[in-house]
Amino acid sequence: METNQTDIKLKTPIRCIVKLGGAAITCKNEFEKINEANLVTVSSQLREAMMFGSSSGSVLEMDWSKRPGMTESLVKVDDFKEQQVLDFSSFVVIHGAGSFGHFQASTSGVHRGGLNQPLVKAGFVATRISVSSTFIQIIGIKRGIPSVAMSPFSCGWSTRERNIASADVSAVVEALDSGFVPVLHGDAVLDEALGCTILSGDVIISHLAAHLKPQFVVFLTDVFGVYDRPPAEPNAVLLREIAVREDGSWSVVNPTLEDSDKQVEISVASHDTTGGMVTKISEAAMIAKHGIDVYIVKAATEHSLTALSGKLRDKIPDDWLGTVIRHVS
Ligand SMILES: Nc1ncnc2c1ncn2[C@@H]1O[C@H](COP(=O)(O)OP(=O)(O)OP(=O)(O)O)[C@@H](O)[C@H]1O
Ligand SMILES: C=C(C)CCOP(=O)(O)O
Repeated sequence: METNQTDIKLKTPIRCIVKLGGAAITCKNEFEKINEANLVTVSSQLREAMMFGSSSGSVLEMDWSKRPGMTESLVKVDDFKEQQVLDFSSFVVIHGAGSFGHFQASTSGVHRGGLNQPLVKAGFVATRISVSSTFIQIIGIKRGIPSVAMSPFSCGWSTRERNIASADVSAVVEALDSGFVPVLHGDAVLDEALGCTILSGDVIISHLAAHLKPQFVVFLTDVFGVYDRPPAEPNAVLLREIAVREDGSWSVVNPTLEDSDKQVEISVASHDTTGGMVTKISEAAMIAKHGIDVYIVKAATEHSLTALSGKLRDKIPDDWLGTVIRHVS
C-alpha cells in the first residue's frame, strides 16, 4: 500500500477518531434527510468531549457569514476578539453517508466500477455532490468546533480492488497540528483496477487509526452496538465485548455465548454500497489489532457521551450500553 507517510509525528498525541455513522445522523432509508436532533446532540457531545468534559463556556459559531435567506447570524466578528484561545483535545471526525450518497451510488453502480459507462460517471459526480452536501450541513451545525473539510477524493486518496492504495495523511496531520478538527467522509474515489469505487468511512477510520494511533476510536450509529443477529429480530442479544486475536480473528467474550466463535448474523440495507455492520466489525477488529480500543455505541445517548469522553478506558461500567472491541494477547 502506498500511503506516502513514513514517520508520522504529531505535535500532540491524538485522543480520539470518531465516526458519525450515517444511520445515526441521517434518516438512512429516506433520500437525503438529515436526522437533525441527533446531529445537534452529537455536535454538543463532541464539543464537551473535546473540551475535556466541560460543557460550560461560551460557544461561538465559527462561521458568522450571513447568506441569502438566512436570518442574521448571532455571532459577530468582534465577538472573537474577546474570546480566549480554547484548549481542545485532538479529535478527527469522519462521517458516513447514510441517506446521502448511498442511493446515488447504488442506482448507478459506482461501487462496482466502470467509469467508461456514462451512468457510472454521472453516478460518481452525483454521489460526490450528495456526500459533500451532508458534510456542509454537518459542519454548519457545529458548536464552536474548528472543523475543516478534507474530502478523501480531493485529497488524492484512491483504491486498488477497493483496498486503499494511496492515502496521504500528512494533510490531516498538518490540520491537527494547526489546531483544527479534520472532518473526512465516505466518498467516491478512483480505483486503479476498477476505475472507481466507494470508500467507506469505516475503512477511512481504520486507515487513519493505523497511522495516527489515537488513544481510542468511537463508532456512533443508530443501535446500541453489535448484536448476535439484526437488532430488530426477537431476542437479539447485545454483544458487550469482542476480543480480537493477533491474527485479526475475533470472538465474543461478554456475554458468554454457547459458541463464542459463531459469526454474528447481519442484515444490510439494499441501497448500502459499503457493507453496513459487516464492514464496521471487520475494520474495528483491524483497529483493535493495533492495541487501540474501539467502542460501537448508539449516537446521542448518555452512553455515547461516556465513550467519547474516554471514560471507558479505565473501566467499563456495568450499566454502559455498547460494544467494546479490544485486543487480547
Ligand atoms: N448483528 C447486527 N448488530 C448490529 N446492527 C446490525 C446487525 N445486523 C444489522 N444491523 C444494522 O446495522 C445498522 C448500522 O450499520 P450501518 O453501516 O448502517 O451504520 P452507520 O455507520 O451508522 O451508517 P453509514 O454506513 O451510512 O455511515 C443498524 O441500523 C442495524 O439495524
Ligand atoms: C459515498 C458513499 C456512499 C460513502 C459511504 O460511506 P459510509 O456510509 O461510511 O460507508
